[in-house]
Amino acid sequence: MSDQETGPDDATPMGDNAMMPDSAQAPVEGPTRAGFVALIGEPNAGKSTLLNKMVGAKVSIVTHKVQTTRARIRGVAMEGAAQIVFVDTPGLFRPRRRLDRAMVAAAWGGAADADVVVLLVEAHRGLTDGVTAILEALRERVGPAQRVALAINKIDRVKAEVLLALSAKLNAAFAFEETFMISAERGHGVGALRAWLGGTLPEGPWFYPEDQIADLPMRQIAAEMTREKLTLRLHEEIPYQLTVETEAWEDRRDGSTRIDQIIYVARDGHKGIILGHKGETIKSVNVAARAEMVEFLGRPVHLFLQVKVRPNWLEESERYSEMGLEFKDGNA
Ligand SMILES: Nc1nc2c(ncn2[C@@H]2O[C@H](COP(=O)(O)OP(=O)(O)OP(=O)(O)O)[C@@H](O)[C@H]2O)c(=O)[nH]1
Repeated sequence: MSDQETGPDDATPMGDNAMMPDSAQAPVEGPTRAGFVALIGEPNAGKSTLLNKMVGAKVSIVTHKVQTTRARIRGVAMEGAAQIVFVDTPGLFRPRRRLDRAMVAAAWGGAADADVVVLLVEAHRGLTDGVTAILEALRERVGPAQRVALAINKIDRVKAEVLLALSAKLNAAFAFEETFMISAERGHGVGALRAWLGGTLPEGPWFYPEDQIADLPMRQIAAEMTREKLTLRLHEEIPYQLTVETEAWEDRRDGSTRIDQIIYVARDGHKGIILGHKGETIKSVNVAARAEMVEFLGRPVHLFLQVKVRPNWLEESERYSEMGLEFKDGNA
């Protein structure tokens, strides 16, 4: 293997789950639906983990930039013909010895305007004081048009009997419309919750054009960032003869993201140019592209770049579909 690699020092091997979920799209059928969903729960309940599972690779550009009048958007998921917009509930229900009602009122924020509120409860912790306080606030604040569902998370940590008893207890304390048993981390039950959310949102036009949401998988955006940095540093003809692909993506538990990309070049000579003297060119591309990814994703990024020579990459259909282009035989 003569491929060169650059990256940070902590080049740990990738786990089995390093690949991102498939970015294939479900066909759109029936009336369009759209709405806001607030995930609430005590700290550590698994809100971020669940959000990442449901939104997957398709973090929209708009989610990064737009502040809505309602609440900050954390992510957008497409479920068939439904557009699910997840809103932030900053600082909601931090545990306090004595619940400060005014504080909760001020923090209710996104949840107040959400079409659906999903309460996450940790299976092994059950009906804690914190959850009791949240239920009390829900009783007082949920509007007549709002739907409230329960998601018992971390089911991998408890036995089935415990789950059933907890579900009964929570449903006795609040009239949840639906109850889901999930493991946000492992993905169990997440599809069912997402499908229910999609089906329960009000009918209406999407808030964001489809091409801003579904057609911009993060892998592609990240590849485009690296390609842009290469273009800025290379002689004019080379950028047209290279392509960048994101080969692997791993959102790590420590909150960082590892991104592996391959730069395909058509000629051996170009490889040396991209690497530069002692690898300086590719290192500076790495630094610049990574900085942009960090800003975009809002989390630390470990970027690994490899250069590979593929004389025929321009003719390879696979490369075209990776770029989101259609490849027509004899038309390359
Ligand atoms: N065993 C298990 N752990 C999980 C599951 N879902 C989330 N976790 C873990 O629970 C911890 C908290 O998850 P987060 O998604 O950060 O929780 P959060 O509700 O966003 O937390 P805050 O940001 O503090 O409000 C992390 O260590 C997760 O890995 C699950 O289904 N099973």
